[in-house]
Amino acid sequence: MTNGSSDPRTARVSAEEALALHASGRPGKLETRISKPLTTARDLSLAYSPGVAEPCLRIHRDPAAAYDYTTKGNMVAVVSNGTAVLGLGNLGALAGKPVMEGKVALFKRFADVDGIDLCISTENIDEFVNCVRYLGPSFGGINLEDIKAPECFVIEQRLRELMDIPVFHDDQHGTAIVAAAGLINACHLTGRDLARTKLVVNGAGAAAIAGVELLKALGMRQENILLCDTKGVVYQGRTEGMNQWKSAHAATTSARTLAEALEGADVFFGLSVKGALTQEMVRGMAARPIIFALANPDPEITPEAARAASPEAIIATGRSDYPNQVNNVLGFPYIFRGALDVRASTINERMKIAAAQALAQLAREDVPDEVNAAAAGNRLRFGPDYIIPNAFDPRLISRLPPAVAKAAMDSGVARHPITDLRKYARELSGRLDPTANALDAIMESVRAEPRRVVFAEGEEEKIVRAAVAFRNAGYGTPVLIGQEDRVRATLATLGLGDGNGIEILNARLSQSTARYTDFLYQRQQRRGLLLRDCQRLVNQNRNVFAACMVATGEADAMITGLTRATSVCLEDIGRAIDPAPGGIAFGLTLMVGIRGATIFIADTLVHFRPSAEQFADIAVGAAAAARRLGHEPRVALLSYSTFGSQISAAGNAIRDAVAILDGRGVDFEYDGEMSPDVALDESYRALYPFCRLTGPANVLIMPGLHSALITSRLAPRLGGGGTIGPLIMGLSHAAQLVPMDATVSQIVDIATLAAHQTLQR
Ligand SMILES: NC(=O)C1=CN([C@@H]2O[C@H](COP(=O)(O)OP(=O)(O)OC[C@H]3O[C@@H](n4cnc5c(N)ncnc54)[C@H](OP(=O)(O)O)[C@@H]3O)[C@@H](O)[C@H]2O)C=CC1
Ligand SMILES: CC(=O)C(=O)O
Ligand SMILES: [Mg+2]
Repeated sequence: MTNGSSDPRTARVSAEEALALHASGRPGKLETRISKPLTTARDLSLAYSPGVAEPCLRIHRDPAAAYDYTTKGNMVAVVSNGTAVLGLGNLGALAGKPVMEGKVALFKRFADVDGIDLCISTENIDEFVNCVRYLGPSFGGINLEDIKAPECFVIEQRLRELMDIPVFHDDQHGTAIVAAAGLINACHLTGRDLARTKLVVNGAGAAAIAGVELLKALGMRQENILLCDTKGVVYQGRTEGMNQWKSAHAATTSARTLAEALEGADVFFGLSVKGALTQEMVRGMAARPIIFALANPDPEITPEAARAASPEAIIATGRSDYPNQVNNVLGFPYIFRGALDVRASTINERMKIAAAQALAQLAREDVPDEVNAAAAGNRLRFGPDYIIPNAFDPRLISRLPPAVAKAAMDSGVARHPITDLRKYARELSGRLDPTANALDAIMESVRAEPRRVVFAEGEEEKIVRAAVAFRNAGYGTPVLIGQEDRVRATLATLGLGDGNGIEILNARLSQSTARYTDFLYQRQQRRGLLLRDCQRLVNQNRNVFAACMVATGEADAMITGLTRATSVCLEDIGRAIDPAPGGIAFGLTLMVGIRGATIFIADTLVHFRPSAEQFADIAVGAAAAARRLGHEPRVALLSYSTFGSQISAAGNAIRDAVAILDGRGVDFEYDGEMSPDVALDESYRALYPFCRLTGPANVLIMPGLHSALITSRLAPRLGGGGTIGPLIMGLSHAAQLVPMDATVSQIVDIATLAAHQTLQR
């Protein structure tokens, strides 16, 4: 979490931002979606009474049919009693709920596994076990989470015996798998043989014990391993604070403290608490030590301190804001994906080892561009700062589940084997919407080349908060247009510090007004404006002032729109900024999360009724934008008419646009004119076998501004996912609008997208 420092690595999110995110909109991070139509009486009869009786009877006759007729096969329960919430200790079931909701969200985001969090308010093992076991029929798997040792070992063991679905304590095995993968690679890089590597494990709880067990299974030797807990080294004969799981790893040694244990050790493997490792201890370790400080949210030692004590060390933490994030998010979504897809009865040792090896192998391979783009500009190559794949690596979904599924089949626990694993891997890649990864890559590439972004409405509270978040995230320098005393008062009232790293510019007092006025007058003198009109605009209109800053190269990008109508903002921006030479300015709205996909809609901003040439230009621009976001464009030029079924002037312009695209020989799929049914629905498209779209369209070019705007605003209101934009495309300088009801996070996102546009030039 944050300390308010300006180092973007340590100050990426503040406590205020985290709380605001969780409280915004519908509180929490989850909601339920219905996957079948429930519109008509017939729908109700099919999905509910009387229709629902049929699957009930089928399942009664054959319990395995539950996988065919219910959510069971894709549904995991994330279950906790909150006795070891991250490294924060026993916070209780309710206080652990944000973590459990987070894990459910990660299951969905990274592996399309559905889930629910179950926070069970008991520390009694029998009560906990009974609660989970009797809920079993609803789920395809149980992910136990943040339950402290040693109870977690008993709970997991008992549930594994009682239930016929995978029961997997993620803090134990997920962490062990991911950490083992990282350690295999760190040892490889430092020329160490696992069998001779000296390991000191700090922490003797859930994660640590499972980690030691897996590392032993992978070839590490008992005599080379020392385990420490709050009482120091776990040695043969120790009685204080012991249990049978610690005893199994007790060493014959004279070392009694962590510092003594670490003398000459190769690896520090921390799964304990913040600050447990000192620089002095690091200095006592072997040359090129391996330091895994995996406690969350704060590691046993900060990477900066570890590096200062041992410049050659390979360092990993559980956090996403340092290189080498060893976190179980790299494991559990994919391990369950593979286990669910073969209906595994359990997750066994072979499946765990397969996952660890697949993960280690992936880190050694060439890193694709989209992953590199997400790495803040550092080209990732297998090495000390890249021993484990990035959490946003899109290859994880097609690599880990097949490895786990194969191991399940090979070890005889798969009840629904997959015959074609290559086909399975291809299908897995298609389960995720690439937009999310692409957006992450965009954000990270801006962090690598931070920009100066002007926030025209600099006195607005939301804008001030967004500017602080933008700076904290390392995206660049925000420039707030407004009166300095007002902005500072807002900063003070909101407790956001002194505005260090944020520029405040009062347009009236700026040294640049004369220059901007000249610039504007040169452009506008033959468009009806007098010099004094230009003076007034620069002095009084913050949008125009901001646009002049960007147009004259004194800032990289601008955003506005929170307090002014779109048409007004577009006019203001257009006074100083033109479309890019040979291009067309248009609006692009991304509709995200619609059945797991993204649909791009254009033109949602500029042209009321485009000409045929303009339709063609918009199609080219929108297709290019879709491709940059990781989507292979399939462009449909929409109309109420399909392939000449109804003749009208508007329809003709669209038909002509298709002919223009034919003439240009563009490198993407397109066709039209067509209705949305044909664009999006395979059965309709089958009526037109000559249609050139090979799948449902993902870029929809609308016949006019009205239909584009109505569609993009209607769909999210009716529950059809979220939207990003409209984004202004095709300008010679970057300017973006935020919606009037934008949240602080949305403003930061749009500002970052604006900054990113300047990287593409
Ligand atoms: N990076 C990742 O992906 C993951 C990280 N973790 C982190 O690992 C840590 C442990 O989690 P978990 O195993 O679930 O928790 P547990 O409660 O099961 O275990 C905690 C262990 O840490 C030991 N410990 C506490 N303080 C110290 C100390 N100062 N020195 C040495 N040992 C200490 C405890 O010792 P004693 O037995 O004496 O009480 C106990 O053995 C947490 O910080 C958690 O966030 C966990 C899972 C995944
Ligand atoms: C990551 C995780 O599961 C933990 O820190 O507990
Ligand atoms: Mg955990």
